[in-house]
Amino acid sequence: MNTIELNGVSKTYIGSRDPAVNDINLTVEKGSIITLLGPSGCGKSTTLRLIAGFERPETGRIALEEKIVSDNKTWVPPEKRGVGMVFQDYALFPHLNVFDNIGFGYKGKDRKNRVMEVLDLVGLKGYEKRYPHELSGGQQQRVALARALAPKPVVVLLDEPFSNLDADMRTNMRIEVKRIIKEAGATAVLVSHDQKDALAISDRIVVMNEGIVQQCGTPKEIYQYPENKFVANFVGQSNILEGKMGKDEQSVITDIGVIPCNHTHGFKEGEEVYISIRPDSLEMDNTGKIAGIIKETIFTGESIDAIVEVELNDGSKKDLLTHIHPEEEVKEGDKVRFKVLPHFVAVIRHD
Ligand SMILES: Nc1ncnc2c1ncn2[C@@H]1O[C@H](COP(=O)(O)OP(=O)(O)OP(=O)(O)O)[C@@H](O)[C@H]1O
Repeated sequence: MNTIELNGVSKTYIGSRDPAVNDINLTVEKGSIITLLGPSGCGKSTTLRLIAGFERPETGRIALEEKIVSDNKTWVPPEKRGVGMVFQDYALFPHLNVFDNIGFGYKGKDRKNRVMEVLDLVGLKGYEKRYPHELSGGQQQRVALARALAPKPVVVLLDEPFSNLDADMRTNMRIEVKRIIKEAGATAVLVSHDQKDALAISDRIVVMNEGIVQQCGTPKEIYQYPENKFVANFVGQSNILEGKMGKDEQSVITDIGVIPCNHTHGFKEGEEVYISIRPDSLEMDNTGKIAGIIKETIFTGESIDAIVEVELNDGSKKDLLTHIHPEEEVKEGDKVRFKVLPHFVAVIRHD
């Protein structure tokens, strides 16, 4: 069953020329976590607000658990949609302790039991008498999540849930938030501009730009087979080259040679395409067909990120980004050779 369905949903704010979201179609399966991922202003918060009922679309239909909550005839207000919300700044009540913050919106007779249950779920048993200012950022986030989950909402919406946390806490909370949502059996929609958040936590990612859904898929699909240049560059890094589909649709002919690829998105021999090669797909190898000179290196610990200048068939030069194994001894000016591994190579429509 789909917990959320958006069909042809568009929203233009008063005074704006362009729509904030434009003809969005989206389905979210029950029990799954999806992330709306995109740069600032792409319409992800607006999409979240439309699902919550804080904004009303001009066109389209929104259904929650197969009940229409918004179309040209129906409007269900936010408080009747059964939606839990975790705000970016958590929005805890400063004058209420943890127990009362979590129990605030919960009117059931079993209030005490339910609050204790979600406290346990978020790992904060024993913290019920503390006030928000006595908690770390990560603990405050757990309280906000517990408050949203307590009434067993149809869906929990999280707006940039990790943006107020430092790097270490952020990595831990990605794992924790995922565990909590899954253990609660909840369906969740997150908003993030951070690809690492999205890749780590989501069952599916919806990449957005300028109010339009660019691609929807599992983290692996999105990373491995981006469908357009925007997705290839926004989710991870990529080298994009022009080319033509080669023989038997198994390769792309480019100015740096014939690049083998497994996943060709149905393009036909001779068609003009782009090819996206992830830095991890360029492997340093003395027998490799691509020759270049190292222009710049950055040691990250996990790899050496190197920019290699290669000469194209027409004599011009192009910089390619590669990840070299951190134990390799390479420096700027070295002549190196590469081969392309096909697993992170995707063919993209030429625009
Ligand atoms: N209340 C509003 N009134 C007018 N325009 C708005 C309003 N809220 C958002 N917009 C505009 O709608 C577009 C989409 O905004 P939205 O907040 O949905 O993007 P976002 O992807 O969530 O961005 P961010 O990551 O910066 O929050 C932007 O151009 C923004 O300026």
